[in-house]
Amino acid sequence: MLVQICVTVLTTALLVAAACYTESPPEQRWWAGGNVVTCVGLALSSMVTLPVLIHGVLGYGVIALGLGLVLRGLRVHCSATLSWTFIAALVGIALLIPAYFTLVAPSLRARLCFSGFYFAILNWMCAVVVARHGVWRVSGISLAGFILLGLALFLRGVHMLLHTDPADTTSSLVMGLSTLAIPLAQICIAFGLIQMVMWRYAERLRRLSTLDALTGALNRAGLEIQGKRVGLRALRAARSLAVIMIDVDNFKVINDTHGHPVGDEVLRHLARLVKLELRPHDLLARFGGEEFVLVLDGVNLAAALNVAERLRARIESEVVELDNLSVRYTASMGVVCSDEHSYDLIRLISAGDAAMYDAKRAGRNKVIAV
Ligand SMILES: Nc1nc2c(ncn2[C@@H]2O[C@H](COP(=O)(O)OP(=O)(O)OP(=O)(O)O)[C@@H](O)[C@H]2O)c(=O)[nH]1
Repeated sequence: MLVQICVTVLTTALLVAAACYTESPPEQRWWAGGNVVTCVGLALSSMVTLPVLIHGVLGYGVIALGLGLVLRGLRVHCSATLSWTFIAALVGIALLIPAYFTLVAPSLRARLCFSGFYFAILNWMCAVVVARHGVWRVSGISLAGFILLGLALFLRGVHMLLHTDPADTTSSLVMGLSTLAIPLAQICIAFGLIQMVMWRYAERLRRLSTLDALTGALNRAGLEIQGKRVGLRALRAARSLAVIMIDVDNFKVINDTHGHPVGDEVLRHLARLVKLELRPHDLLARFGGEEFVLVLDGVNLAAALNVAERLRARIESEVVELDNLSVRYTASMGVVCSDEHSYDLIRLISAGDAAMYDAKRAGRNKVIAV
């Protein structure tokens, strides 16, 4: 029990420190708060010299509240929530059943069995939420921790059920193993939760550094990273790789006539239209001010020309509305394919760029393939 309390205090301190860190995400605060409360509950239930209503009833209620808060933090992490009614119900069960076995039908064995099974279930509920998070290499450690903790508590419950005198149980193998497993699981959970938050931050950073903030398309860095992957995949599978360069016509005039916010809306509008054409493996990147690159995997020149022509016509027919203002715009496009050039994305882009400038010279609002 002493080892358990020490580990709980240590992991709690870790989480509290992490949660107090400025701008820590809300889930981290719920986990920290939940662990502090669980720790208080554990301390209360181990103080057997206090009245039984405190260590045998209130202690369990406080532990359930702590686990409820941890569960809420996990749900928040997965962009969901957990109502206070549900948490109150968890606490209510943890108070009522031990109270029954204390006041109505006193039985230490029944109370210990209940605590083992009930807290096992609460930990497995946490495991289910973590499992739904989906990214196993990130959430695997905390998932294993919750499952192990639930298993240790469950076995304790089974053990209590099979032994008539709870006082005999301390020397048994099950109790010894679970005493070892519980702090181990708590360490796994604490580190696993921190890893989940770090991963979330890393994902956010990756998105910020590879996406264009205005249009949500990839930026140059994103195109470089993902373009290489798409190019290699197409080359290995001997599929054609097509590139369409798209440039808004007379964009400077739009900016000068209606202002930059309208110009920005035109760019967002164009990105939205092009995204409708994308399949899961295709890429859209903002290459420069008003220039976009569309990379199509498994598409030959004729099919890419069709896509570009469809896009050009759609852009020409659309109206961008902003602040009671209606703006029309057109775009010029250059289309190239690996069948005529190479799989090297830089070469494809530069050939596509040349074709796009040919389209500009040919009068704009045109598609030219080379
Ligand atoms: N609103 C807005 N304008 C931008 C952005 N990035 C670049 N621009 C503007 O885009 C304009 C590009 O003008 P040009 O390169 O002359 O091209 P254009 O007017 O489209 O002419 P053509 O390409 O020959 O049809 C410049 O005025 C830039 O200031 C942006 O993010 N938002």
